[in-house]
Amino acid sequence: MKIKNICCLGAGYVGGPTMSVIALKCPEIKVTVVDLNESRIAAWNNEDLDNLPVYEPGLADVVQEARGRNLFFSSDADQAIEDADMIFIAVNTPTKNYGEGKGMAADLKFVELCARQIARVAKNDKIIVEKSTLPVRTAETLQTILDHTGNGVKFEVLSNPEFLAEGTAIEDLLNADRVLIGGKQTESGKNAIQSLVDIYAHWLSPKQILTTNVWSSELSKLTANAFLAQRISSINALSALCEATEADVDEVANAIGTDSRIGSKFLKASVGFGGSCFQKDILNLVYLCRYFNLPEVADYWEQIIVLNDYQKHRFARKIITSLFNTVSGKKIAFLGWAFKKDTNDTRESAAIYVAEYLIEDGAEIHVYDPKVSKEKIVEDMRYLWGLKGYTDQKIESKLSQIFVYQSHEDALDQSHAVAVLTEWDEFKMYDWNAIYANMYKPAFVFDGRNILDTEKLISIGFKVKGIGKG
Ligand SMILES: NC(=O)C1=CN([C@@H]2O[C@H](COP(=O)(O)OP(=O)(O)OC[C@H]3O[C@@H](n4cnc5c(N)ncnc54)[C@H](O)[C@@H]3O)[C@@H](O)[C@H]2O)C=CC1
Ligand SMILES: O=C(O)[C@H]1O[C@H](OP(=O)(O)OP(=O)(O)OC[C@H]2O[C@@H](n3ccc(=O)[nH]c3=O)[C@H](O)[C@@H]2O)[C@H](O)[C@@H](O)[C@@H]1O
Repeated sequence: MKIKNICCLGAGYVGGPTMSVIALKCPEIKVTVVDLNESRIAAWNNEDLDNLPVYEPGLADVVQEARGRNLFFSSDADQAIEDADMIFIAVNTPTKNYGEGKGMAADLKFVELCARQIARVAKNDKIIVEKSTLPVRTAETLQTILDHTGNGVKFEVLSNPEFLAEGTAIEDLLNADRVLIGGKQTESGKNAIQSLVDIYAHWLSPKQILTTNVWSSELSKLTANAFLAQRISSINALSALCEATEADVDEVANAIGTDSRIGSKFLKASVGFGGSCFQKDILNLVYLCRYFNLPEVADYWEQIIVLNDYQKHRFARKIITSLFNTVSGKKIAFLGWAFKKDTNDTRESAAIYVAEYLIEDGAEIHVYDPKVSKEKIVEDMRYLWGLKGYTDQKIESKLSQIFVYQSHEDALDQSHAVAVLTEWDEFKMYDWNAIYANMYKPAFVFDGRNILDTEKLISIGFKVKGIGKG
């Protein structure tokens, strides 16, 4: 089937950028992105391209070219579903925070709602594309709901997981290492796969487009994220050993990364990985392994999360012990709150957990992040403490220990220590002499990303502690 009209349910970090790029590259296809969240849709329609709901380098240019031409953001989901030949589901699939599988399984209620809405509205045959990250065999659930709730319409379900990373989404979409399309190995399944292949073939070469059966595609997404996160936890585990032995983790990473079998990417030791997906996808994988009665396999993958939690707490503990065993009443300046540079996304950011640990010990946290607002930081902490069951009063009292600034100078002024939580490039350019002059002495820098020039900082007078630096 030649696709003329696409609808995408979910205008978030994935739905927005992926559909913008499809619209850019396929001008003959009408692409409509819808969302339950009307203010998000309004923001995507914002005249001011600096205020799109997602910050990604290059995104504004893509939206500017395609929006209004063949790319539309709308709150009228029923109409967009009815008009579409192909519907992408790109809604959130967070870790379940209630009931069966709480804290481990993926919460598929948003995906299920999409399936029910599509089944209710559809009047002609449609291809449904899983773009959200889902547990293996979700396509079966979707097919069952669509076939039993719909009115005789035929649905073909494909899996097309997304591999973009935030901060480089547009580059990743335009020059994808690969796209993966899984479908049924029946004639209609193969036709549906071909329809989606034809879309990506507008800008990717045939060898960048992999096709598999549905289950391999679904499982490959969880596996890719598990392997990526595993590399970070592996190097972070060794960073602790480096600190005990005077080895330098960056030198070790470089030494092993030159082995072409190991490869050099994703070996940057850090305060711990964050982001909306690594943790939730690994927990989901662990849950699935337990569900299929594979406890040893589950335990193996779970260690990635155990180690990541250890790394975040280890960093916070190092701050406390270095500051003479207490940070009570001390001002700790945080450079960065986003989970990585070049994004305004803070989901599961290490900064949240480090802040919490230090606040427990009585610290004042003074934050500057170039792209994250005060409201977002407060919301992150409220959410965390809410999950812990803290009363509103207790949450308000803890929030009084957090301060957020529009400039790094204000955040750093009169602080006892600086902690680098995100690897924003601008942090390297600061006037560290001036910063030193305005801090309490001894002035500490805890570089959770190993991005600053340690020798220079030491020569200024700072006491510097990096990750995995003996
Ligand atoms: N953020 C990322 O970099 C990546 C995310 N993914 C996966 O993509 C999926 C989406 O992730 P994000 O875009 O980050 O989430 P998000 O939370 O930014 O966006 C999801 C959007 O879906 C909307 N939504 C929920 N239910 C809906 C419904 N029934 N109809 C219409 N809209 C609905 C929400 O209002 C929200 O705006 C997740 O499964 C995630 O694991 C995959 C690769 C990369
Ligand atoms: O499924 C997803 O959501 C996406 O998850 C990750 O992308 P993302 O989380 O956006 O960003 P990454 O670049 O992978 O970084 C994740 C975290 O690991 C940290 N990290 C990354 C690399 C590294 O060497 N060291 C390290 O600590 C980052 O700072 C960040 O906190 C994957 O890289 C994407 O392929 C995937 O599509």
